[in-house]
Amino acid sequence: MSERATSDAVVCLEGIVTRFGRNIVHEGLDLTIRAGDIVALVGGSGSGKTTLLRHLVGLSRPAAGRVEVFGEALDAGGAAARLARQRRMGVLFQHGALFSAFSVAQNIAFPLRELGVISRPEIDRLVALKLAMVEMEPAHAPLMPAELSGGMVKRVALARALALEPELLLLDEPTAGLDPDRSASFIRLIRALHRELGLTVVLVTHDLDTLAQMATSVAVLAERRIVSHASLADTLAYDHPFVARFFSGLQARCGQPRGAGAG
Ligand SMILES: Nc1ncnc2c1ncn2[C@@H]1O[C@H](COP(=O)(O)OP(=O)(O)OP(=O)(O)O)[C@@H](O)[C@H]1O
Repeated sequence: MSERATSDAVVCLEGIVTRFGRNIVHEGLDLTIRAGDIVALVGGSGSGKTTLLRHLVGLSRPAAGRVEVFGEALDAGGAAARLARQRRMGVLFQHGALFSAFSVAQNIAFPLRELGVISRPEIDRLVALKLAMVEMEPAHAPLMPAELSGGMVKRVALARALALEPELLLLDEPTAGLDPDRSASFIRLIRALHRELGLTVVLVTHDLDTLAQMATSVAVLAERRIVSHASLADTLAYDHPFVARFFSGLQARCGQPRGAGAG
């Protein structure tokens, strides 16, 4: 499925090519994400989902193609313009969640301190606000990451990703490693934040429950490109070997017939 940029596109990827040596990961990949969407990006292991998120935040660059966020090329303008764009995005990567030598409060304060313009009392106030936003107690603020449970680490990392009030939130396997209860409460939290803050979310997940409960659309990365970007119902009906494998559990639960093309 090929998509065209529209005025409300928060992300627009066109003709992305990514290579690591001889390994061609993306080849002519297109994807448009509109404001307020929660897009689940799914694909096989090593298909290039994390790399795509890294392209979006400017941590890596494709060999060819155009990466546009908020209607501008990612590398447009000078350093100040690039930084301003980056600050409109929050990212929660699967690994490397928190700085281990920093307390919870210091981790959340980090992006605020980096701005260099916010006073200490204001930073303290914002840290308390973000902690409450992710449903953690003020008493957690002085704890070190090693003292936290897996679910709490994710919450603090989310609070840090939300510190600068981003419009675009990128989540790489946010519920991986959480038990079902913690996973369900994390999903509720993201959905509430999405409702309250009007965020656009790109979510990489292998977890069908997370996907079914959160995503407004599903983008399927296979054969080095996005082969389908559609609602979950249309994705389930899309006749593709990866889709059949990945969604077999859901199809069985929903009794969904396959065969009609979605992309
Ligand atoms: N810095 C790098 N140097 C060399 N190869 C890389 C680098 N980063 C990623 N790759 C390769 O690019 C491919 C895509 O990796 P990526 O981590 O984006 O996949 P993924 O879809 O997120 O995988 P998973 O679902 O297993 O996390 C893999 O073959 C990986 O080995």
